Order: sequence, then structure tokens, then C-alpha cells
Amino acid sequence: MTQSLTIARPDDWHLHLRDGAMLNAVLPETARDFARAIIMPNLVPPVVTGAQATAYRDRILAALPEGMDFTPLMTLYLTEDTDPADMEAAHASGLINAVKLYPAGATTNSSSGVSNFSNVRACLEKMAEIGLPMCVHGEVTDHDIDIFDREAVFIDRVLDPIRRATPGLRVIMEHITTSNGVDYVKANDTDLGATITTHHLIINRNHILAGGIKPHYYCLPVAKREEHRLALRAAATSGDARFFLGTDSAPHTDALKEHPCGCAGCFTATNTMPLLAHVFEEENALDKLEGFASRHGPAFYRLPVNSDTLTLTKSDAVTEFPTKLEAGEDTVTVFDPGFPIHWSVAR
Ligand SMILES: NC(=O)N[C@@H](CC(=O)O)C(=O)O
Ligand SMILES: [Zn+2]
Ligand SMILES: [Zn+2]
Repeated sequence: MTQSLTIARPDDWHLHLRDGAMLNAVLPETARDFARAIIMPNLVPPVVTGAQATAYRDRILAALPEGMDFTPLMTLYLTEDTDPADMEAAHASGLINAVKLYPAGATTNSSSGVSNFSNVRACLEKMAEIGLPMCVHGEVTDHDIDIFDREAVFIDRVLDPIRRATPGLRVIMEHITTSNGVDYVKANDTDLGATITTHHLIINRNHILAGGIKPHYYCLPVAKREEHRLALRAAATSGDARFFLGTDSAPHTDALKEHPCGCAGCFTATNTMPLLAHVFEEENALDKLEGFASRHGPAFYRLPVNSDTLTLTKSDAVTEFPTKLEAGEDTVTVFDPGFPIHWSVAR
């Protein structure tokens, strides 16, 4: 039995491509299926200025294999020294589609992020004025807040006050992991959206910790209890246009994942679309996959839906995905859902 589903070609609204050999290795994995992606700016050093974003975009386009059709949508990394005029010019020229807020120290390469929010007031007000969206890594960094509570506390203590103080600021809560995140989005009908990753629809915290520690399931925000995974599944498959796909595919070398202080990030670029088809079918919501992966994101970012299509097919045979990708001298482990997948992308 073969089943097939054709949707408008999807986009990835939260993606890490890195640089150098890693960029060369991972870019085709995304460009094969996705037409566009919001490119995260957390390089070392970060992409802070328009000039840095131009140079990074050029490196991405130079790494794109011949014949692949992919558009990187660039972002700037917000720091306390960001110049609102530089940000405005990068937006006006069409170079950037969003600005990324990392609370300082919250995640991989976030040390240049924001500690004192009063130092970014002028930037936030400029973004609200010109309609430039802000992507947010929504976790507090306080050592006395339990890591499983850091998203919920961020919403109350940081995000909601910022949004109240900055009317018109358009915010994307990136990679939400809790029912608190889902509920906050649902309670606010203007200027607020959220991305959901593939892996947070599949794993809960038991997958990381029960029966031995699984470094390749460790990412930030860390996966939460099962009730939260179910809330994310309900939101993603609901058809509500405020929720859309941002894979947060975040490659790290195996040496740095399988390490006494392992890096946060799951690499899902290779198999995201078949995994999502599996999840949406489980939820009896295959008809909602196109909205989540291909329509809601462009609507939020005020961009056209892609005119080309992607076809997913389901067969009796189990789909074989590579377990690892080579990146220069290193390898990157592809996210393993832990159960057989019968969907694949028709080539
Ligand atoms: N998600 C992650 O666990 N890691 C991301 C950073 C991020 O998106 O927070 C990375 O850059 O590796
Ligand atoms: Zn993040
Ligand atoms: Zn990320």
C-alpha cells in the first residue's frame, strides 16, 4: 500500500547552519526539502551587524550545491550594543527578516546576548515601529530556577513585561516546549506566534534520562514532561496559524555531544518532513501538516507561500535514514526518533 501527500514546499523558521565545514555538510540536508529558512545568528563571533549578515549570507549561498533552490532568511543577533539604525537599514534593504534575542547565557553561543533589557529598549521600540519580528529564546538563566521551569518563568518575568511595554512588537516564541508556552500564545491574538521543533513533538524528558543518558536527545530548551509534549502536539496539529515549524536543527560534532559537558542541540534537518508526516498521521491530522510546515510561517513573516510543492509517500517498507553525516573530519548524528518511519520525501 502506498499513500501520498503533496503540500506546498515547506520552510524552516528556525535553523542553525553554522559555518565552514559544518555549513557545507548540513546545508544540502535542509535545501533538499525546504525552500527557505530563518538562519540563526549564533556563530562565534555572532552575526550582530548588517555587514556581518551580508557576509554570512554570501558564505551560505557559496556553499549551496549547484541546482539546489534555497533562500536563507537572515537574522541579527541582538546585543546591548546593537545600533538601532544599523538594524533598521538591514531591514529596509531586505537583508534581514528578524532579530534574535538570546538572554545572555541561556544556550549555545549566547554569551553576547542580553542581560539588562533596559539597554535594548531603543532597539525593541524600533522593531515595533518598523514591524521587524523578534525571535526569542525564551528561558531565564537564573541559577536558582529549575531548568525545567525556565521557559514558564521567562514568560511571566521577561516576555510578558516586554510585550506590554512595547505595543506593536511582533514576537516569535522560538522552540516552545511547554503547555505554558502554548497557553500564552493562545491567550494573545495579535503579534505573537511560536515555532515548534520536530524533536519536541517526539521526545519527552524520559527519552533523555531514563535507561541511560542520551546525549543526542539533549537540547535547549530541554524536553519536558509528557503532558507538555502532548500540548505541543495538540497545538501543532490544531490548524491554529500562530503555531508553525521551526526545526531548531542544531548540529554539533559527535565529539562535543558525547562529552562530559555535552552540547545542546538535535540535528533533524535530514529527516524532519518524514518524521512530521508520521506525527501528524498519528494525530489524525495529515490535512494540517501543510499549514504547520508551509503556510502559517509565511503568513506570520508576511511572505508568499512557496509555489512549488513537496510530496511525501508512505510505504510498507521502513524508510532508511543515514545515522550520521560527515562534516569535515567530524561526524554529526542524525536525530533518531526511536521507532520505524514509513514516510519519505519523493525525489
Ligand atoms: N537548541 C539547542 O539546543 N541549541 C542551539 C541553540 C538554541 O537554539 O537554543 C544551538 O545553537 O546549538
Ligand atoms: Zn534557542
Ligand atoms: Zn536554535
